[in-house]
Amino acid sequence: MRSLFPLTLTGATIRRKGKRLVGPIDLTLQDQGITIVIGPNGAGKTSLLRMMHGIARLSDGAINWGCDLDTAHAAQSFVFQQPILLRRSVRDNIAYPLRLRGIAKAMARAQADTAGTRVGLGPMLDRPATFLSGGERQKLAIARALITKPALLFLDEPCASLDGRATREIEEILRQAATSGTRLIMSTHDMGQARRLADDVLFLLKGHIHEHAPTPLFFDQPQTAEAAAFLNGDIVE
Ligand SMILES: Nc1ncnc2c1ncn2[C@@H]1O[C@H](COP(=O)(O)OP(=O)(O)OP(=O)(O)O)[C@@H](O)[C@H]1O
Repeated sequence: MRSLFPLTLTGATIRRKGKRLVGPIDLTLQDQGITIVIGPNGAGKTSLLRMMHGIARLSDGAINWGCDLDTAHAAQSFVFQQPILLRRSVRDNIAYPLRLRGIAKAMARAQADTAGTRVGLGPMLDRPATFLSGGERQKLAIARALITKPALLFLDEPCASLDGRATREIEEILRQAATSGTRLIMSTHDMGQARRLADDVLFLLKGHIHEHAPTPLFFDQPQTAEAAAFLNGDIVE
């Protein structure tokens, strides 16, 4: 299969009811590593991820992949900030994307058991998914997103409101996914997490990419006063 990458955004913009949510964005991403998207509330992080994933309609510009669009969409998954759980067991929630792809129930469940166990949900596979804690729900969502072995995984603040332990566990799962070859593009408000995980950082401000730099450079030598202020914890608008 041809690689999804480079992913190229050219003047990509979303507007709704006369308001510009994000863009115009000009950006090229290659096939390696973890890109972390940061920025103040309302900067356009979620909109950017949804736009790249193709679930938010473009108002202007273009998004191009290294392969055709259908192949690109089939090879990517998205983990939402509030995962949507089906009223089924943890196992059947994780198996769901495989069932959608026509995989037989027994085979899908067996793969779900492996995927669930890998993220630490082994003892909970038979439980109703709605019984899970916030951290466990996110692990379920990540296992479900990874079960199709996507080339690219988007995550929108997957650790928002989780405690330190759950966050660390999820970071480890994400690191392993990246090591196994899944490209990650993820938003976070947690600068510690951005430092720990990112290969490169996209700093969004008012719908624009204000800075895009390799992680050490971004944190040690931010190139703009706004990025420096944001890292300093100041209010940036
Ligand atoms: N469907 C919509 N219609 C109109 N405005 C929207 C819509 N979705 C988002 N917005 C607005 O677009 C802007 C960007 O929102 P977005 O959720 O992308 O930002 P964000 O950086 O992810 O914010 P946060 O950190 O608060 O999650 C915000 O001002 C938001 O209110």
